[in-house]
Amino acid sequence: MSDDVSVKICGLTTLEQIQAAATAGARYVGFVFFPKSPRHLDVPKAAELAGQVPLGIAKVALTVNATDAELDRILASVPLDMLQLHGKESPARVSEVKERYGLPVMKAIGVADQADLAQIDVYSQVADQLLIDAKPPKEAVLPGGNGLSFDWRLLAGRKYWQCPWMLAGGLTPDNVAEAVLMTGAQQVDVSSGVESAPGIKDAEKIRAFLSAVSG
Ligand SMILES: O=C(O)c1ccccc1NCC(=O)[C@H](O)[C@H](O)COP(=O)(O)O
Repeated sequence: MSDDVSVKICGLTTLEQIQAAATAGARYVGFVFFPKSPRHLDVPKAAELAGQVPLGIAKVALTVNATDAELDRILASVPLDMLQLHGKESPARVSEVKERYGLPVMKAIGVADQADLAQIDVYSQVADQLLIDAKPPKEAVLPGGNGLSFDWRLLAGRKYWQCPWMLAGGLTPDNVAEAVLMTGAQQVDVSSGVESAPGIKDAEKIRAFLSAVSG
């Protein structure tokens, strides 16, 4: 597989995990601001970790239906390169956040079936990037990071949208190569698939994931 595929490791919570992701070649690291998540960071901890991310790796803040006040608080302390909106933010809210903070915005789109693909077209007109993820089950506590994948055949032959996109949802060191082949994704995102327990990233799994991506 091509080593041009960029990798985002989401939900990092320690310096050791950041170092493992950086050494393995991740291009993005994600910090989760969602208190119900086992990967949640408070603002001071996120600021401390973000300050130690090596140059050249994009620092992404993941929020869920965050208000301006919440985003203001995060951005006042945490040096960030991108905002990932992982809730039910409307296209207008995506534009508003882009304008207010002057940072690129990645909008997460949950996919379960063909009907969900229409959202990709809509949001690709306003977001800087899209994260095409598995739609969470109705009873799920988390809107993402559930280790569930969707039918990648839905994306086959749809390699290009109006903005860059990442494939996410249930990716692991064992299936990421097939997922990339099937979808043509040039960027992938992983959380649960490189963990030894919910919220605990595993350096060896991170290395295996990056190695599977680069072939
Ligand atoms: O990871 C979380 O805990 C989380 C919490 C709330 C909203 C979104 C969350 N994660 C979103 C991500 O970007 C994940 O990396 C993505 O959904 C893939 O997760 P996984 O299937 O576990 O690899």
